[in-house]
Amino acid sequence: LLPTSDADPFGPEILEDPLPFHADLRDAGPVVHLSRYDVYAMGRYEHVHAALRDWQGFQSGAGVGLSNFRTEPPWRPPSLLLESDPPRHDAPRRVLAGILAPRELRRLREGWSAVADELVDALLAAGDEFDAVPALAEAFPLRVFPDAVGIPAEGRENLLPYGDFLFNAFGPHNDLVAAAAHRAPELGAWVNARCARDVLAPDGFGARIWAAADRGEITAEQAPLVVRSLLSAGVDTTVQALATVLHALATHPEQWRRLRAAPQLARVAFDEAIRWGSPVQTFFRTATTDVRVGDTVVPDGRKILMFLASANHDPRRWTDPGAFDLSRDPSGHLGFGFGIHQCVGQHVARLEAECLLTALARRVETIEIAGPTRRHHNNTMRAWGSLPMRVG
Ligand code: HEM
Ligand SMILES: O=C(O)c1ccc(C2CC2)cc1
Repeated sequence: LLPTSDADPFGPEILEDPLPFHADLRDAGPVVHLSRYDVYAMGRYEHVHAALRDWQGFQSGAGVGLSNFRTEPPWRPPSLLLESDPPRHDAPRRVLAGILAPRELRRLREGWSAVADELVDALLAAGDEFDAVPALAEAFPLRVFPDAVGIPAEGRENLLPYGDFLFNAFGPHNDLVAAAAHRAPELGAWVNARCARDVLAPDGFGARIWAAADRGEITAEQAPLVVRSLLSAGVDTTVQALATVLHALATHPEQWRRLRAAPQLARVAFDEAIRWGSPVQTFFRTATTDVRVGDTVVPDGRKILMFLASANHDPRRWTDPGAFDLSRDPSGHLGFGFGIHQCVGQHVARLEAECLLTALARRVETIEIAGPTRRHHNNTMRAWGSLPMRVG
């Protein structure tokens, strides 16, 4: 018998604290029918991992949000990576994986470290209390990533609202979407205009995508959409992942002391924070045939909601999943997804985190929460609105 739930995973209660719902979802079985949206939900590591791996049975090409592109027009032209299946997915993925490979990012490390050092020094010079969301989690990615892509300086304040709308739009058309829908056309036009060849700086990720089109690796029509993927996925995600790791370190002093003693733990701290906090909480897939999950058959064409955050706390896979613990090996976490769509920008995110956390670990002895924290609700992202912080 298929367990069913009328819970609203996109409602304010669960967005504020999803952990109890995740535990109920895992306990109810491999698949639960969410009657409110008539979709199938999976919360256990084994089944989320298997579905992400099985891109033939669980496709992305009908959209990775609640909206089914087979029956509804997408609000923007579908992504050639996120919202595409092989073979259409293959060449754009190969091009972006090459441009964002770790060896290609080595040239950025020195400059990004210098920016992180300057940012932390300037912050400390201004005092020992600040809101870590605007002052660090937002400031650092916005200082380094748009330049790395090569977009012009003006209008970059559109990037966060665009990302916030995009991640809300993967969910139902609830209040969160309605509140920002009026800005979507203008934000979308702004982002699209930054994907054109002639506005991109000659040595950035964007120009390298266009150079791949010149080499015939992708077409000139595909190039701007691949640049759009960077501007869509590359900002809000790292902002909220950095906020998540800063909050984790500020609330776990023994882990902070471990990082200070060994700054090379910065990368483990980041991945453990992504497992623990899962900034990207959920994504959908669409069944391409009647697919079997556990004892349930999910019919062709139906949407499956995969709770990455729940899988990252599944006690069947993780020891003491609720603990933020730098001695754990977090590899295998699903916070970057898994399989052919696994985050192609993960090395960019890790380099940003390594630069910022190392700068902080070298300059401050203690960090702690200095006031009431506030969540920022989003249909897909687990986000912080405010993290008052004191450093010593
Ligand atoms: C910590 C920050 C980040 C997190 C948590 C994150 C998370 C994810 C997840 C969960 C997916 C899989 C989506 C799916 O399976 O449907 C994904 C895919 C993707 N990410 Fe990231 N991401 C992050 C940073 C970035 C950055 C910095 C970039 C660009 C530089 C980026 C670009 C992409 C792209 C283009 C895809 C689609 C890949 C494909 O479908 O082949 N992401 N990301
Ligand atoms: O290709 C895109 O436009 C895209 C948008 C959002 C993401 C989320 C998962 C980080 C990934 C890709």
